[in-house]
Amino acid sequence: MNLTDLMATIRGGLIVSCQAGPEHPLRDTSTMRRLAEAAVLGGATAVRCGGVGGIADVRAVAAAVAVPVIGLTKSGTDGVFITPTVADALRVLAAGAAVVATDATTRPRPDGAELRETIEAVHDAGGIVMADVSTVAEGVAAASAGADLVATTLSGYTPYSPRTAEPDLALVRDLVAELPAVPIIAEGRYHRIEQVREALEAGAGAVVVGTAITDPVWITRRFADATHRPAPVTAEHR
Ligand SMILES: CC(=O)N[C@H](C=O)[C@@H](O)[C@H](O)[C@H](O)COP(=O)(O)O
Repeated sequence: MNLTDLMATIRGGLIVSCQAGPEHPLRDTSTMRRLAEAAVLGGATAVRCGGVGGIADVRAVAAAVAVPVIGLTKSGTDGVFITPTVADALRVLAAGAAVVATDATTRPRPDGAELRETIEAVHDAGGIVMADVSTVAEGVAAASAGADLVATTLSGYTPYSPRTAEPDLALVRDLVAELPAVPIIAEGRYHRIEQVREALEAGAGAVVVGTAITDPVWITRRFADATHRPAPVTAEHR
């Protein structure tokens, strides 16, 4: 699939991220595959998957859904952890993803490769690159390194980007202004329908929603916290 065909499929639509952290009760490849199938029935134009479930999740989801798959691996939680190496990126592609999501911050990558080399390796293997960034400068650098899509995924998840409860709509707006020719994907803490609309109005090419759709622990906690018996405080599961 090329970028033009991908954008014809996803532009203006919803992408659902189907991932669960290592301790999550839903952490299981066939469960992620079923979540992805459910998301597609509900209107997801693409699915983002893999994460700690890695290649097995990408392979299972890609075999099950007819929409494009954005695949990633996750290695730890520090530094560059989303599809951090060229080898990871190529494995994600080989598992059936049309798009490889990778950390596109300027931090050192564990295999010593430059972002540009990672992007070129994916392109040479026929894949599309979604650059996960946390700042405008990172988005601009990723686009000039050849990234096909730039996503706001890492805003709030690098030490230098403040984490707010709300999604970073300002980053969407700024990236759209700086990179008019590059599809900007809004991702990270989109919890409400109005926020999805706002991102599209701000010029996002598509919006990724994960937790608010696919994490019943988070969804339940939200309801429980509105009662007289709020949920106990626990670590994040995603
Ligand atoms: C920072 C990081 O590791 N983000 C990950 C990227 O794939 C996922 O854990 C998120 O769930 C995904 O970005 C969707 O965001 P949200 O679940 O907030 O809708």
